[in-house]
Amino acid sequence: MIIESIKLQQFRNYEHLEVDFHPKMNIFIGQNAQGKTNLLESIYHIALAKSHRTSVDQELIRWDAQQSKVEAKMTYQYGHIPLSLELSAKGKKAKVNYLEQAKLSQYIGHLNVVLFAPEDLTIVKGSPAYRRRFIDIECGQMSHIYLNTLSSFVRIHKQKNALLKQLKYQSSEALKIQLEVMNEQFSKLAIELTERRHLFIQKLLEYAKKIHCDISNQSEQLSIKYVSNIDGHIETEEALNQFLNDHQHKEIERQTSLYGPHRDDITFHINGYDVGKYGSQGQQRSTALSTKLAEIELIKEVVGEYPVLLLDDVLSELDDHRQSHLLSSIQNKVQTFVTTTNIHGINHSILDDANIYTIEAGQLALTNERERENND
Ligand SMILES: Nc1ncnc2c1ncn2[C@@H]1O[C@H](COP(=O)(O)OP(=O)(O)OP(=O)(O)O)[C@@H](O)[C@H]1O
Repeated sequence: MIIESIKLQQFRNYEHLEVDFHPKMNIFIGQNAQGKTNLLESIYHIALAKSHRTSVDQELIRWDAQQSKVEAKMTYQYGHIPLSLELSAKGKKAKVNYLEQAKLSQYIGHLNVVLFAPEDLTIVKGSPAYRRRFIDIECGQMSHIYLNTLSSFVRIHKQKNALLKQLKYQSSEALKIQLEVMNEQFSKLAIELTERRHLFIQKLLEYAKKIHCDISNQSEQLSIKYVSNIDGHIETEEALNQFLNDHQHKEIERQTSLYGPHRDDITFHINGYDVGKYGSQGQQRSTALSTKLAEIELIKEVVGEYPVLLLDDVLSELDDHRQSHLLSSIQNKVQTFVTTTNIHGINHSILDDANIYTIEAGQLALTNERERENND
């Protein structure tokens, strides 16, 4: 899939912007705080109906405005489709081909993105919550069913926690029956999520293993595991339900749900040892890179088209070997958007067939390398 053009209205520091993109490589150069990440964020936002750096949607609306709108013209193997996403205090309005979508879960997935930012380099070492978010976003953009299951799970998890708090101070038979009913729904959704996440990691690993082996010149064997805190003897809905009911006193005591996919994690191993604990910084970076590249291939397998790739200030963080590996893997097949403060850290071969833009205070100008070098 390719984004032909994008139009922003009142999005972050962009009052109004219309820009056509190169089908392969788009590079945005600018000093700090000019709007480079904001532009990538607008692409991420129109794809996933959320931001990658804030959970407060209102922050995306330009300070003096009431609403924002992002529009994109998409080209797929089978044709062209316009997408649009409006944001206001009332919420989000998402349209595909000018038709408003009743549910965001129906909308998400029309534009698939893989974002690679410096914080992703620490996916191996970061918090489990960060890794769960990674799984949820990737599974969600490939499956509407996953998104629906996840949102039902989040709802029941919240309700269950509220009930556990209530039960701690006010133990009544009626509330206990309510908890048992809730545990039944919780177990069903928990097992479904866990199974889907397991499957995702298995498939991701198939690609990541091969990519990592290449990046490490055949010297490292990568393995990724989904670690579920309800694994082992609790593999069915009924068994989990029984387990939750047997352990309800602990959950009531702690006033929170102690068991379920909201506490799961992923671990990364190289040649048998834990990369998060024992890997060098280089191995952790290679693991992150292999994982991102694997995501691209997995989306292609599931959706039938390559996603677009957003590289936010990350190329200069990769050494020549890793940068070359990344660029040769995506060349000519994945439309890519790169932000950087300095083009000199970027592998020269990609500049030949690319649009290069400069960004200054929310204004974009298409330039080319020769002009830019003359201006340097
Ligand atoms: N809602 C908003 N309305 C208007 N301006 C905003 C809004 N949110 C952020 N900004 C402005 O956007 C700018 C930051 O842009 P952005 O994060 O894209 O920087 P950047 O060009 O990627 O810089 P860096 O290289 O430092 O990451 C800041 O000047 C900030 O004040």
